[in-house]
Amino acid sequence: MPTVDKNDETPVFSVRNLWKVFGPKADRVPGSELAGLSAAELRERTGCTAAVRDVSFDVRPGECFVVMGLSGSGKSTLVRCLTRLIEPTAGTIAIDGEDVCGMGKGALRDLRRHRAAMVFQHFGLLPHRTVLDNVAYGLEIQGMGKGERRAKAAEMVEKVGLTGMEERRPAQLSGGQQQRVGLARALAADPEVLLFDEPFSALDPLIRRDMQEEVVRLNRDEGRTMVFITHDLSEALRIGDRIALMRDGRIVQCGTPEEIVGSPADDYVRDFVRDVPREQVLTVRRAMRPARAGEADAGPALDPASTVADAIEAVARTGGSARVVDQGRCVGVVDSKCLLGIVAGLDRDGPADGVRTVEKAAA
Ligand SMILES: Nc1ncnc2c1ncn2[C@@H]1O[C@H](COP(=O)(O)OP(=O)(O)OP(=O)(O)O)[C@@H](O)[C@H]1O
Repeated sequence: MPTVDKNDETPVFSVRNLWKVFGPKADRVPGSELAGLSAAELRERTGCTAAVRDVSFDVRPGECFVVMGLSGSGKSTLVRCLTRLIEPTAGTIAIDGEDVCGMGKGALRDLRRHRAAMVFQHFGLLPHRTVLDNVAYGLEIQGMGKGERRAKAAEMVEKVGLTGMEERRPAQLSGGQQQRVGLARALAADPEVLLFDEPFSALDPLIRRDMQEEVVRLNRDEGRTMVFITHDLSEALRIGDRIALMRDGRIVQCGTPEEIVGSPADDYVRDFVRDVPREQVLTVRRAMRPARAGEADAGPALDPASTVADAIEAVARTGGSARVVDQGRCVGVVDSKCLLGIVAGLDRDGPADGVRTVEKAAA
């Protein structure tokens, strides 16, 4: 089994040229002239569906990596291939540098139980067991003793905010609470990476927001690596450090929320993000212009990661410009003109150009 030294730079997952083709003689598709056919042509000529087509990406330690796309774009198939719940047709997958496709049964079981735990939309709870026993279930399978697993389960129940409900059965819980039990169960195994398959799509909007915050907290406070499937753009933008946007089995763009919204790779992505409130996603780094004489020392200071919305508030309060300060140094300035330009989308050629465009438009 090929391995490389684990260091901070080793991706948790490293995926290269991954294909999953469903249908007869699926393995003749990757690498052949059939690979270039559209989804409809491929289906017509071979009866096959290419759910994942030549996909490559890395998931870095500690990041929340979101896989987003419309229904049928290949999200679930892709994420299930990571632990071979679905067998890939071609390509390579490594976890911490270790080849997943070459793993035998024992190593795969260990991968799914200890290293990459999945949280499903339909919770998968056992109806006759209490909350505590549901959470302890995975530990029971692992062979942990009763006292130890109940203590560990109680700790996880507290972590997801269900203290006091340990003895309830799933039917006595709301959908959001059931999803918390599913999350606690996945966390109890202390996996290196959590894989979420549209976990919150059945929840009502307020509870959904709570759960998203829970995920962000787990990711930021505990540094837990996550791969999160969603078809909801606002969810992706809220929780993702990076987003891979899928269409017809391919990743059409992979980048930070700011890159996806600010620099869409093609018309499809542009259309996808058209209604996003840009000021809430784009940062002042994108909006700023060079400081002119006297500006570097005057006005309120903003962190480069501040959103344009934050900057608008600061600039509106003072009526002048605000400084963007990185490690004590003024790296640029924002004023009402460049902030308006960003909101209006005049920056589309990139940050520096964007300012020129704003000035050109104003001239
Ligand atoms: N077992 C299968 N056999 C044949 N085709 C399949 C199978 N599983 C998935 N597909 C097809 O592969 C494509 C991708 O499906 P997948 O479930 O990965 O999409 P998705 O983006 O997760 O969709 P959704 O958001 O609706 O869950 C679809 O065209 C689907 O019909």
